[in-house]
Amino acid sequence: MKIEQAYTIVTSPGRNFVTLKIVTDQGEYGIGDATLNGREMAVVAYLEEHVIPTLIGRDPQRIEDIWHYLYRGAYWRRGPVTMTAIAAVDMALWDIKAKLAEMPLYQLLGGKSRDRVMVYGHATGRDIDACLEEVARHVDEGYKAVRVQAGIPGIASIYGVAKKDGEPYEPADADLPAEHVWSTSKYLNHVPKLFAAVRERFGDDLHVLHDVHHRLTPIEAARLGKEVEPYHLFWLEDCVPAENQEAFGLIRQHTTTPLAVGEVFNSLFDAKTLIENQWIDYIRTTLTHAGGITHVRRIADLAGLYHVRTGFHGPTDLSPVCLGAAIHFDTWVPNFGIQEYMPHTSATDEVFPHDYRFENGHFIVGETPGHGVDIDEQLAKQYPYKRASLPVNRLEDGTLWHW
Ligand SMILES: O=C(O)[C@H](O)[C@@H](O)[C@H](O)[C@H](O)CO
Ligand SMILES: [Mg+2]
Repeated sequence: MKIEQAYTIVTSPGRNFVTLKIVTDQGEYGIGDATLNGREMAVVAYLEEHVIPTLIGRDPQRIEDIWHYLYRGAYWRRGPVTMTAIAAVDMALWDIKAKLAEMPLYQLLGGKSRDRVMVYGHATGRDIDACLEEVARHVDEGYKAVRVQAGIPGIASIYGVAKKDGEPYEPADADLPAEHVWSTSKYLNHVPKLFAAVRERFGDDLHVLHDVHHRLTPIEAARLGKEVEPYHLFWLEDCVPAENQEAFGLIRQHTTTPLAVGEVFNSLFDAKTLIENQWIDYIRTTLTHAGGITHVRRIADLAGLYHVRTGFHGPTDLSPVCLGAAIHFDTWVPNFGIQEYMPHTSATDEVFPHDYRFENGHFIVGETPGHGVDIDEQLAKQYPYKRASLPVNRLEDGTLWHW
C-alpha cells in the first residue's frame, strides 16, 4: 500500500482551520488537524513545500518510521510549526490504520480504560455576577467541571472573557494583533473573590478550574495558588510562562493548589523536567501541537510514572479532527485527568461531521472505524481563509507583557 496523494484544506467556518488529507492507492484516506491559531499558513507552507512531497509513495502503515523520518530527517527539530505539521500526518495515518483494521482508534491504542471522558466547559462574564450565571448554565447543562474566568475591575479586555456577556469568546479577533493593557495587582486582588463567590453559591462538589494564561511571575503565582487554596481548585493553569521549567519548583514549594501546564508545548522535552520533578499535576499538551498520537503517547506514558495526569487543550482553535482523536486517546490513556471542551460553531460542526457526543458533562467516544471525524470538502470551500491574530498585552507603563 502506498500514499498516492496528500493535500491541505484551509477553511474558515467562523474561524480558520487547516486539515491535512492523505489518500492511499487503495482509495482509503485519513485526515489530521494542522491548525496553529494565528500562524495557520506557516504550517500549510511547511506541509506543502517540505512534507507532502516526501510522503508520496511511502507505506502509510509505517507510522512510527514516518514520524522519525519527519522529525529526525528535518535536521531542525521541534518548534510549533514543525510539530503541528508532523502531528497532522501522524493523526491522518492513525486514522487510515484504524480504518484498515475496521476499528475505532481507541481499540488500536489498547481499548477503553473508561466508559466516558469528563470535560470542563468555560464560564465567562464581565463581572462576578455575570460569571456566576454562566457557571449556573453549565451546571444545568450537566457539566461536572467548569473553568471560571471573570472580567477584572480596571482591566478593559482580558483573556478568556467575551466582549459582551452571553457571546462566545474568540481571542483571534483582529486582522493584526489588538493591544490590551494588563495589571497584575488588579488581577491578583480580584481572583480569590471570584472563587469565594463560586464556592458560596455552588458548594463543594463542582470541579472549578482557572487559567492564568502565563501572566504571572513565579512568586506571584505562588501567592495566587496559596490564596485560592480554601476553594479547592481542580487546577490552576499556565500560572507562569514555562520555558524555564525550574520556575515551577518555587511555585510548588508554596502551594497545594494543583498545577496544569503545557498547551503551548510541542515536545516531550518541554515537559520532561516538570514531570520528573513532580512540579505539575496535569499535562495539557494535545495531539495537534505536539507531533500527534505517536509523540503525545510518549509524554502521557512518562507523566504516568510521576502521578501526572492528562488534561488536554481543547479550545475552538483546535478543529473537531483534533477533538475527535483526543477523545479516543482520553478513552484509552490510563492516566486520564480531564478534557477541555469549548463547543464549535454549528457551521464548523457541519464542515467536520463527527461521531463523538456530549452527554451529562462527558464525551462518549464513537464506534466508527478511524478517529470518527471527516471533512465535507465542498462545504469547506464556502468558507475562505481570513487572517486573524491573537492579541498582545502591555503593562500600564507600555512594557510588552504575556497575553
Ligand atoms: O486554555 C485554553 O483553552 C487556552 O488558553 C486557549 O484559549 C488559548 O488561548 C488559545 O488556544 C490560543 O490560541
Ligand atoms: Mg489555557
